[in-house]
Amino acid sequence: MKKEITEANRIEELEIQEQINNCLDEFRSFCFDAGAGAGKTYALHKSIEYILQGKGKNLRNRNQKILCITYTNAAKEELINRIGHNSEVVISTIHEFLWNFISVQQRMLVEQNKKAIENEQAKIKELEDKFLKKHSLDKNVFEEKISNEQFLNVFYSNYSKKATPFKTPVINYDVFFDKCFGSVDEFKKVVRSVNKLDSYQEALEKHPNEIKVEYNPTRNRDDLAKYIISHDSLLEYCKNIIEENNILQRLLVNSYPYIFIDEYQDTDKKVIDIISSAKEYASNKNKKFVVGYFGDSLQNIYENGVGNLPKKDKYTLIRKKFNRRSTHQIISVIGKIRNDGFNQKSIYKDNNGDLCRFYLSSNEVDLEKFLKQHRLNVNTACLLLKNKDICEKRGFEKLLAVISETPRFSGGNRGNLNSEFLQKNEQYIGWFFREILSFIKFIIRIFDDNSTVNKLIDSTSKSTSHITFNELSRFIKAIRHELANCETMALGNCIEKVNKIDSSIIRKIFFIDHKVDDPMSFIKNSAFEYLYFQNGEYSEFLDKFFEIKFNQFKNWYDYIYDENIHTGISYYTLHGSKGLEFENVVVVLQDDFARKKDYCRYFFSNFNNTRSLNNKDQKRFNQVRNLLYVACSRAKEHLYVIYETQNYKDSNLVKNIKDIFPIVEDINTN
Ligand SMILES: Nc1ncnc2c1ncn2[C@@H]1O[C@H](COP(=O)(O)OP(=O)(O)OP(=O)(O)O)[C@@H](O)[C@H]1O
Repeated sequence: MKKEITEANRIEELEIQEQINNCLDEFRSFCFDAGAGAGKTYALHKSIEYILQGKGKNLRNRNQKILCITYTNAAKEELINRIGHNSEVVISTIHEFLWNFISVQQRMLVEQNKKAIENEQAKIKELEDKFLKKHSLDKNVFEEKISNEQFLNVFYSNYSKKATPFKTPVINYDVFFDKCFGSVDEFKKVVRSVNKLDSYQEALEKHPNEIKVEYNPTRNRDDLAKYIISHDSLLEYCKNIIEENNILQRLLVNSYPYIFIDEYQDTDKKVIDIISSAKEYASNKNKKFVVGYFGDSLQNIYENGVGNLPKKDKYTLIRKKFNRRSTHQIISVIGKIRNDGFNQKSIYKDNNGDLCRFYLSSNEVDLEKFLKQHRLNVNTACLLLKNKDICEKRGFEKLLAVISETPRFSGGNRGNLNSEFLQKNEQYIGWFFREILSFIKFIIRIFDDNSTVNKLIDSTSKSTSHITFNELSRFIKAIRHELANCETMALGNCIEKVNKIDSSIIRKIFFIDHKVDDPMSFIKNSAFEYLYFQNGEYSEFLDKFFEIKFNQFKNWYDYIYDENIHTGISYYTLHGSKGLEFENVVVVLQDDFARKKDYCRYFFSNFNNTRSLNNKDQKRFNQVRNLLYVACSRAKEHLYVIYETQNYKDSNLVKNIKDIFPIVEDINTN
């Protein structure tokens, strides 16, 4: 049934877009704040269309463009699909845009990188001095011992072991090291860092003609000595360079008089600073320039995002109270979770649905049974807190189990699982994992009869103009034959087979240059470097990784790229559901999450008590609230929340939950 919008709401919605259009006409920067499901993407799209209609010709004549920054590549593609390719519009993720903009400014980039190296040197020296003093060691003796090649072999081949099994072979190798152990982690850090000092010094002494800063979008960390930078440093360098440089501010303002930033709440503060410096320049010089931020501060779920827009009072604030996605009942529940008086309402007059249901259970709920009982079998998302549960449901639990044992994803680095392994924003996925994903993508395309030739050639080193029909068809046939059972083959085996058929593909996917004889060893060393943070040739673990079946990697690929998104039942983490929408949503909550034993309980227990929370506690409360808000607001028709907690009898807790959800059921069988 077609839902109906009242005339008053229709007019109000048009007026909101008109407020945005006025800002664009008058070059008044604005912040468009709207709740979940309000249609922010739609408004962004309309704003771009509006400028193109009225000012498109002017822009073309002046060689100017509209710049639109999206949070993910998926959001970028979505917007490009809606608007179509248009030479007056640049739609880009922030890193892609900034690198295009700044990469020609090599002199300033090199200067920034040198400063970063000097900072690192100073930090390492301080760390070393403290360590030497604490253990009464002589600097020269210590440095000579730890730079010895044999020592480094012992050090790295035992690196991932626990304290005692690590210490024993090191001390057996040279009893000198007996004096160095207070904390094993500290020792490891000092050895690793001090051994970098020489390469830092060499990098500083290089002739300027020999140096070029490169941005590697697949890496999550810098290699400062090689002048290779990753995401964070790109933002940092750009901020420093643009803030200090009027000419670049002018270039930005003159080239892009209209800048839109989508999902401002999860945008890095450095990006806002860069745009603000351009805005200030334009205002001082009376230049026509407008920036529009689109977002919702309560949907801030990533730590590096600003949350609230800094200096919001300097922008025209435009708000949209309507929700175009969900039923009245769901809007009421998500409004209570927000609890900030935002008061969102449905744009439709007749958008009634079922009441949202909340289930309390002391045990783990059998989700399959639950879905069957509620006849949830199409367009249904199950949102789970724990990575382990998601990986199990999506069929890549073995992959998770193996990588969880590596230094990159264990102990204090467990958080990397969310940012580098399960992150749907592919630019943040760990660099080695991105290479693996490219390999999986290549195999999937080879077996897909609907793949275009262009897509296939994309992964090979041959160019479309040189490859012959015969060559291409022989090549596809060979891979299809050799990898016919790839689903059950080990990843390492699949890579080796493709390498035998045509090693240029493997070299291209894994960035291996022609000087390397054995691509497979190179890939194994890359895995070691990535997962163990080390250069070396330790392979015991690597065998385990490369023995994992291809199918596990394919399931992981499907999860990252959201294949088959709306058919049947799909599983996501609560974080991963951002930006999506489904007819039915089942959210499963637990207390043991994010190194807390009361992760969700903290939110529900304090729901009516937030005034007494100090700043730190308020921040903790808000983190859970935002995540719950994002997850529950994905539902269009039906929302079910299951809370697995031992505290299901706590009357204050239950009372607070009842303040949010109209139906709260205890589904304990005992
Ligand atoms: N003006 C409009 N006309 C028709 N449908 C719309 C309009 N605006 C939004 N919608 C639809 O409403 C739903 C929500 O819109 P959208 O996803 O753009 O909201 P959002 O504000 O970006 O949501 P969220 O922040 O929760 O991800 C989508 O299904 C979208 O297609």
